[in-house]
Formats: sequence, C-alpha cells, structure tokens
Amino acid sequence: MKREIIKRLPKIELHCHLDGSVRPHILEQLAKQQNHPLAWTGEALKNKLVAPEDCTSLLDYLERFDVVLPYLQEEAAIELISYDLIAQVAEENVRYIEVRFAPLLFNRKGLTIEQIVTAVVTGLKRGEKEFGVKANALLCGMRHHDETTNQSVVTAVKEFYGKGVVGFDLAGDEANYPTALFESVVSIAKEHDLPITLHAGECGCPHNVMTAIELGATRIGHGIAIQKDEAVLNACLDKQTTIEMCPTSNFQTKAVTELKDYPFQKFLDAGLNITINTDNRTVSNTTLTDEYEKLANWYHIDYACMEKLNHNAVNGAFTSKSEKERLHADLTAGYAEYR
Ligand SMILES: O=c1[nH]cnc2c1ncn2[C@H]1C[C@H](O)[C@@H](CO)O1
Ligand SMILES: [Zn+2]
Repeated sequence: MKREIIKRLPKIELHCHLDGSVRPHILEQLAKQQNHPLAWTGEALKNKLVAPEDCTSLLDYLERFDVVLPYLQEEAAIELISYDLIAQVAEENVRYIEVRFAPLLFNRKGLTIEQIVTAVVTGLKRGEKEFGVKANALLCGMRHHDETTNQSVVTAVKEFYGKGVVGFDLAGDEANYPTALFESVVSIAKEHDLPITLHAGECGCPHNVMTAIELGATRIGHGIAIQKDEAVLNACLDKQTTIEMCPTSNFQTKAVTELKDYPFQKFLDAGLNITINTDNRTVSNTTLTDEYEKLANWYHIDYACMEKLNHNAVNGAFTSKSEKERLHADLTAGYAEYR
C-alpha cells in the first residue's frame, strides 16, 4: 500500500475528539485573540499537546487536554476549531466524519450547553460547505461528571438531534468509573431512541463492553478488552456492534503494549464490524492516513480490506439511509481500480 494512495482514497471516520484535534497553530491563534498567552510556542507547544512516548496510562494521556481546554471557552474559538477539523480531514479525503466533544468541558466562562453545541455545529457545517465533507456531532458525557451534568448532555442530544447532532457517548476515565455507574443516564438516551456509542473496554475490563451493549450502545469506542472474553465477543457478533478501533491511541494509553496483543486481526477474523479511527489527531499526532498505513505495515492489509473497514464505518454511522447509500457508492467508486 502506498501512502499517497491511502491518503487519496475516500475514508470515513466515526471516532474523533474535537478537543484532541486542535492544531498547534490554531491554538496559538486563539491565545493571541483571547489575549491569554501560552507558556509554550513552536515545537515546545507541540510537545505539550502530543501524548509523550512514555505515556503511562489513559489518565496520563488525558492530561494533554488541560493545555487546550482553557482556550475553548468562547463561541468563536469553538466554531473555529470545529471548522478547522473539517479542513484537516478534507486534506486526506475523509468523506464523512462524526466529531465528538464534551460540551460541559467548554462552559468555564458561562457558555450555555446550547451556545456550545451551536458553535460546534456552525463550525462543522461551515467546513462541510467549504470542503464537501459531511460532518455530524456526537455529545460526550464525562465519566468524572455527576449524573445531573451528564443528564443535561443527553437532553442536549435530544434537543439537537437531527440538527447536526447524531448521538451520545461517554468519555474519560473508564478504570475508575465503570460503565455500570451510568445506567440511568444511558437509559434516558435509550428511552428516547437516541443513537449511543460508548467508550468501553479501552483500558477497562470486558464487562464494561457487555454493560454498554446491554444499555443500548450499538457502537463501542476502542473495545480492546473484548479479546479477553469470548462471551462479550459473541455478544458483539450477535448484535453486529460496530467497534471503533484507534490503533495509535491504544498504544499510547497502554490499552496494549505489544503488537502481538493488538486485537485487529483477531477481531477481523472473528467477523466483528471493526472500523479505524484517529481518536485525537493532535494528542495522538496522527491522521487517518497514518492509521491505515500502520495497519498496512503491521498486518499487510490490502486495499480491499481498507475498503471493507470503511464500508463497516458507513454501516455503523449515525446518519440517514440515503446518506449511507451515497457514502457506500462513493467508496465503491473510489476503490474500484484497486480491487
Ligand atoms: O481515548 C479516550 N478515552 C477516553 N476519553 C477520551 C479519549 N480521548 C479523549 N477523551 C476525553 C478527553 C476529552 O476532553 C473528552 C471529550 O472529547 O474525551
Ligand atoms: Zn475516544
């Protein structure tokens, strides 16, 4: 597989965090506009934003977000980073992306959840129009936030559903806040028929994946721990759960430490609906092109496999039937000469 070809081929991304994908030069621009100087510039800033080689855990990884969050508390900034994310993905021919973020991490200066979600959707739609990349948003509850706070995120999904927001997610510290703690919050989303994808089995146990599926998640973020439990793997097969794998991130967070333990081939062979994603373009210092290139180097996947992974992503996407048909057709046409 050639990098330039991977870059050019149409791709779909289901798992990409907005606040983990702010380019350093955009952050510098925000710091200037907000008259709030950063303590670092250039390479030093990049080193602060990117998870280090010796990152020890998911919690260590999540500390990178502390640098960027203070600058994401104003509508103009939130709109700009959303637009810029679409500019980034357009460069590598992503045709459809679901962008996730936790609105209640952007309210330190008093923005309402409606203002925050509107700013993101406005930026995504501006990018969509300019670059021709379809983009929808997913709203994340945070595992360390209390129940009332997370319930208000579900309420916002309901309010903005069909207006640029397509589903609910739970992100953050899985090891200390297992999925079962969020039964009532996730159940509200389920009762309202809102699409649900949950981070589960990333750095936690397979049980979190089972709970997520039982609560109504049709997609699982990461799901690495599925490999530890045959019953959970079978449940994912039965329910045709979409698995959002994020290879670079999974090594950084120490979800796995050795390539032999990475379950890509195992999941593929088992017939799971796996998809490939960046997780956080800046924090993981990656692109979707990089992720596929890694898979090609590690597993020698061919273009047909890459096409299949992208069709899986369309099948799992929280978008309309007609949009999915259009995306499938885009993929089929794009990969035709490489099959
Ligand atoms: O890989 C992840 N696992 C759990 N939480 C994550 C991951 N990447 C980012 N987050 C958190 C940090 C962000 O502030 C939040 C919303 O995007 O989601
Ligand atoms: Zn994630």
